[in-house]
Amino acid sequence: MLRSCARGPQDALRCALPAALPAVCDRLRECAARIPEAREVLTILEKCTKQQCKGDFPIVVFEGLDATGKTTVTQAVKDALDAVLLRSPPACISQWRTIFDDEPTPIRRAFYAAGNYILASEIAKASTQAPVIVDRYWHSTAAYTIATEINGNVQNLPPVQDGVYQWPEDLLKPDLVLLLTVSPEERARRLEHRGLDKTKEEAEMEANSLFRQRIEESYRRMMNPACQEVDANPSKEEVLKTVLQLIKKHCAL
Ligand SMILES: Nc1ncnc2c1ncn2[C@@H]1O[C@H](COP(=O)(O)OP(=O)(O)OP(=O)(O)O)[C@@H](O)[C@H]1O
Ligand SMILES: Nc1ccn([C@@H]2O[C@H](COP(=O)(O)O)[C@@H](O)[C@H]2O)c(=O)n1
Repeated sequence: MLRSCARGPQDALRCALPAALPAVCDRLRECAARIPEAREVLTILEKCTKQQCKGDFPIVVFEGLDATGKTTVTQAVKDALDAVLLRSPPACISQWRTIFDDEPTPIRRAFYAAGNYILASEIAKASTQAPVIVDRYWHSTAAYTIATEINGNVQNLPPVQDGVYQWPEDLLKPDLVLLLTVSPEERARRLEHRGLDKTKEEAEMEANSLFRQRIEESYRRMMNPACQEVDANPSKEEVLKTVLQLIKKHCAL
């Protein structure tokens, strides 16, 4: 049985976003009797969260709304730097994603948060061998949770510097987080061109530009590490050039 912890929207948000590994595990334990896959996720978490020390190679995360070009640019950066490319949620739990996507927000977000901790151990290991490129990590979990739990325009978001924008203290930190942004018109063109089924959130974004604005603004407020914004409207080649320059500037390579 999921314990209720929400009174107002800010409480609901804090309840929906587990801020550290013990809170993620508690949330999964609470629903494990009803959702056997939660127990599977816990088992994987227990095995992999012991060693989270990173290696000497840089860790670069790419964030952004759907169709901003993360898949395209992360693949190109991987090839250019001979890096390891990882994404969240990690492959070992992604087969259960549709189950958790249909659950209430606190359980759904516990799944994605757990994915970030599992991914952290993969990142730590990989960063001893090569640069690591990551397609979505904690900032996505936080930004989408905040934007879902808070309604209306961006003024309703928790204030800048609020604790919800903080990186969890027990989660491996990347060296650089790049936030890809494109204009709503360009993103609509790319979504149409790609022609895949829309996620529930994507359908909501199409209907509600405020939701999209809340996600982007939440990304912009994330701290420690903050996101560095990249204008991803130009061609694939130009975006790759900008991104490689930023990585060279901020990371030892
Ligand atoms: N710089 C660019 N200029 C024009 N088209 C682009 C550019 N980057 C990516 N695209 C195209 O836009 C579409 C979406 O790109 P991509 O799949 O890389 O985005 P994404 O951020 O990974 O999306 P998602 O989060 O939904 O997986 C693809 O068809 C891709 O070829
Ligand atoms: N670390 C993450 C990763 C993803 N999410 C949720 O998944 C949706 C996007 O996934 P894509 O496969 O389309 O990139 C996103 O809308 C988030 O709800 C997450 O919460 N945390």
